[in-house]
Amino acid sequence: MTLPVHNTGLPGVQLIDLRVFHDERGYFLESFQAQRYEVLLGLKSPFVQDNYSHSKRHVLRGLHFQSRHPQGKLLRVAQGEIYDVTVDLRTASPSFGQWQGLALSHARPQQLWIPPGFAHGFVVLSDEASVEYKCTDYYHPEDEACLSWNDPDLAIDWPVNSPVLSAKDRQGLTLKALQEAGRL
Ligand SMILES: Cc1cn([C@H]2C[C@H](O)[C@@H](COP(=O)(O)OP(=O)(O)O[C@H]3O[C@H](C)C(=O)[C@H](O)[C@H]3O)O2)c(=O)[nH]c1=O
Repeated sequence: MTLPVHNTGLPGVQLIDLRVFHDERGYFLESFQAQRYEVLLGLKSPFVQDNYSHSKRHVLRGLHFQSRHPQGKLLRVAQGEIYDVTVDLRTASPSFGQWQGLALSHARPQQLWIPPGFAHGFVVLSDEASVEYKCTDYYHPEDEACLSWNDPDLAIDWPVNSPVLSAKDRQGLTLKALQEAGRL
């Protein structure tokens, strides 16, 4: 059984509609199935790590990426609603330096496929939000970098003006600074 897949505003970033089985108890869905996703995403045994984060309203996590070990991410909002942002950092891409934001909610069972080569982050719009995502490479903290959420050149139109940020995310670098530092 295949699933409806939709292109988004950035090449390669895709939304996948999940099949939900509702009954009087609630609902069930398959959040991953290796053979199906191998066909959907054209990737052979792609995922090596599962992540899960829980955040309060207006928490903003990001924008993160790994330079030498870029991670593809298959993301689902298990609880709540987020505004999810991806930035194309693939230097050969025609959409390099472009960003897009998508409202994702557990009420619309979808997954977002983010290929390797993007910075990723989200801000929480509900009281709380739980986000789970599969990664195509391992976490390499020494290789991780933070693109500033409020880079004036990107001018990302976040729906939250004063987000709650980690110390690391308050010190994110602009795209220009990351390029000058050879991180892209
Ligand atoms: C990402 C990661 C973190 N950690 C540890 C390191 C810290 O002690 C703690 C919190 O890490 P961090 O503040 O980087 O967590 P997030 O801000 O949610 O980071 C994520 O934010 C955006 C949304 C992403 O897309 C990335 O996957 C990821 O960078 O978990 C691990 O042990 N393994 C990991 O893979």
